[in-house]
Amino acid sequence: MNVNKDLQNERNKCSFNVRELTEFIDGGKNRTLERKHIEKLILAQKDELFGGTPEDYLSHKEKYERAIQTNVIILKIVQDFMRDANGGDLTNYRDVLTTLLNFVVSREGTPFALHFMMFLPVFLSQADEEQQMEWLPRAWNCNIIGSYAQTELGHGTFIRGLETTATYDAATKEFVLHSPTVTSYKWWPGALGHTANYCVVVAQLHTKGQCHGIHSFIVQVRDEETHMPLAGIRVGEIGAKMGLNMINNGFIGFNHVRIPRRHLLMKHAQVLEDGTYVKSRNSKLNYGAMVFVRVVIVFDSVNYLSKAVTIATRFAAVRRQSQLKANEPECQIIDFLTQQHKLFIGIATCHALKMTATKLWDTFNEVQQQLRGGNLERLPELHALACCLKAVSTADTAALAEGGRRACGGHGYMRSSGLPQTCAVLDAACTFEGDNTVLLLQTARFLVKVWRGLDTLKLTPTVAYLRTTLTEGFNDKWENTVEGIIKGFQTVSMRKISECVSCMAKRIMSGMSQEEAWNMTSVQLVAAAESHCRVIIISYFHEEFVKVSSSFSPALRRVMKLLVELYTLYWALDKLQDLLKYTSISKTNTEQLQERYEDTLNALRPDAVGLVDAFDIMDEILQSTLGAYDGRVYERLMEEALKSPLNAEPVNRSFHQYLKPLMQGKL
Ligand SMILES: CCCCCCCCCCCCCCCCCC(=O)SCCNC(=O)CCNC(=O)[C@H](O)C(C)(C)COP(=O)(O)OP(=O)(O)OC[C@H]1O[C@@H](n2cnc3c(N)ncnc32)[C@H](O)[C@@H]1OP(=O)(O)O
Ligand SMILES: Cc1cc2nc3c(=O)[nH]c(=O)nc-3n(C[C@H](O)[C@H](O)[C@H](O)COP(=O)(O)OP(=O)(O)OC[C@H]3O[C@@H](n4cnc5c(N)ncnc54)[C@H](O)[C@@H]3O)c2cc1C
Repeated sequence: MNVNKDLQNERNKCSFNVRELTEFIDGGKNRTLERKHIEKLILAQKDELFGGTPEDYLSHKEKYERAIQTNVIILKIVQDFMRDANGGDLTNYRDVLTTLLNFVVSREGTPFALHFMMFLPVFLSQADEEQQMEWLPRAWNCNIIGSYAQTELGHGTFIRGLETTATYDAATKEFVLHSPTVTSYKWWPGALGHTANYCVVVAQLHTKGQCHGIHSFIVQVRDEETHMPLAGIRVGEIGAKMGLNMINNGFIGFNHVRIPRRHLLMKHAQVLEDGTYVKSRNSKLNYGAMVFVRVVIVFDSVNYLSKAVTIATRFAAVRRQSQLKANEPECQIIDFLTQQHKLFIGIATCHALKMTATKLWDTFNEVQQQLRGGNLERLPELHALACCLKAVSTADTAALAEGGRRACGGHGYMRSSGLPQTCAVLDAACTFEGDNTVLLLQTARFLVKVWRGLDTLKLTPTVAYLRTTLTEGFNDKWENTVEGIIKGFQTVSMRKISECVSCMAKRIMSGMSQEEAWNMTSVQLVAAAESHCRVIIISYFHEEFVKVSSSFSPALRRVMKLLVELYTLYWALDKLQDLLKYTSISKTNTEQLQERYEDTLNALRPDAVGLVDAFDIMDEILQSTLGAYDGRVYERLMEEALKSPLNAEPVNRSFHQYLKPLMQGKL
């Protein structure tokens, strides 16, 4: 391979074994081999998958058709792996999902995303055994393709306000689905436009004249042979979006559509034949799939950020611009400290979030096991954790990917760089599966409850620090170590929660209702939830590093330790205002932190390309002129430009029709 000289030099001076890090990131040697095996199969179909007119020059309709064609190929390739791993519960299912998401070869998503990301998880978490046996095999094999229709034109966040109704008719043992208003039309469900033929619909359940709140129903949308919409159903696609144009988001409305009683997913709540409603042990169990998907999103946001930092870091090694010293050749832009500041935090964030997501995943599994035994004690903690980690991980990765895009100068604005599409996915993730502000407020709600019960409650592990930080002398003396900074963040979080509670109490004393006081305090509540989440991420990153690093070679241990330090220092400096307000940090401490941060950037500089190479994203998945492994940035930019349909002819017909008359004053 003809590799750019600067990029090759970077690889030559890398201080650690890149393959060792890749295997750690993948979760072991076998995982890496498995991934490579799938990649080989994908590459064997390279022409069909990646040939033809570039995605960007296709029409909306052609893009969709291409997405179906290529994703069917990918699905077939990954299917063997999926069959082995389909174990029948959510705990085994994450591997299937992350494998699939790793191989999304389109930069604008896949129309199968919702089938695997929501439709199947909802069945696993909400259908009873008999229903799972009936539906899951067909869904696994993609004999049916599903969507998840919760959001309506009028309501996304406030799901208790959904308007679609499902009214039980005991005479026929059926539910009647109806969309009473335009705002009750489902709007957004991925794959629903023209891909899915089945759909989980979330609707208000009515039986015996009473409404029992929202429940999930399986509904056939299109005929299995002709794919025509069924009677009473109005379905279509919602149109072009900022990005993710291939996930085929749709709308749907129901005109008194009848479905059998057993199409209500009955794991937690049931309607008996005579219409009697049997309540779930906890109504929030109906929201189980949302928790699962939020956990998956944390993992996937890391995937997308890994792509963005790989592109931006390789480009920064290839790109030469300006002089660091007079009379010297132009330097690689990666030598500018400001560039390192923009990029290296992205690399560190990938590792911090991946390790945190793995911990969150372990918590998810523990709680699922407890739920199966009827113990619901840790459900609120899991929900609070998943909410804040989804919110902070998507917000951080979106901001850092956008930072990486801008760090590529003008070339980062080219769609052929792959960066705008990556940023658009991460931007969407800040909204889907729960708007980030709303999710942080859910975490705040949990924290406030914990704070109010601090003296009596048995504290679950992720909030145990709230009590510790109150002990006398805790963090009285600031320490400029990673452990010291973590203690500082714990103090910040505890004080912010405490302030929120006092603030609300004061407002209630002055005559406000509980709800008004909550709303008036909500800016602070969001900030408190974010601070809590920073405690979780930084301490998990540090603890997990300490745990796993004994298995690393000394060279890898050194570079990973630098990443943990960089991550901690970056956030300490970013949140200096909080640390100065709530802890005993001094001006001298902050100056030392700044200096150490700059030294850490410098220490990581020689390994930056090795660190992104270790993500090991093959060029065909990365799809970037700026980020390809060989660093032939300029050649690739030119090659891609020449694929523009406008370049197929030297003179465009509009010249003769419009420009020439204008220029020659003949209009
Ligand atoms: C980054 C890359 C991403 C992937 C890319 C992949 C490749 C490309 C493909 C892209 C694919 C795109 C896929 C997109 C998928 C998106 C699908 C969706 O958006 S689907 C639509 C997603 N839509 C949304 O996410 C909607 C967001 N809205 C909501 O989740 C809810 O309405 C709510 C939580 C905000 C409020 O609910 P409400 O019923 O009004 O609740 P109240 O306020 O009255 O009470 C709160 C009480 O309930 C408790 N609790 C709540 N939830 C849970 C839970 N899950 N569990 C347990 N407990 C829970 C809570 O603790 C509290 O307890 P307490 O204090 O009372 O004891
Ligand atoms: C790409 C994409 C794919 C999607 N896929 C699906 C899908 O497959 N299936 C599906 O059902 N849905 C899907 N959605 C919908 C998504 O889940 C919703 O957009 C999301 O839950 C937010 O709801 P909303 O759009 O109604 O925003 P709103 O709830 O109207 O929010 C608008 C603003 O109001 C604020 N706000 C709302 N409530 C509160 C509150 N209580 N306190 C403070 N602020 C508040 C929010 O913070 C936000 O700033 C998708 C969305 C996108 C963008």
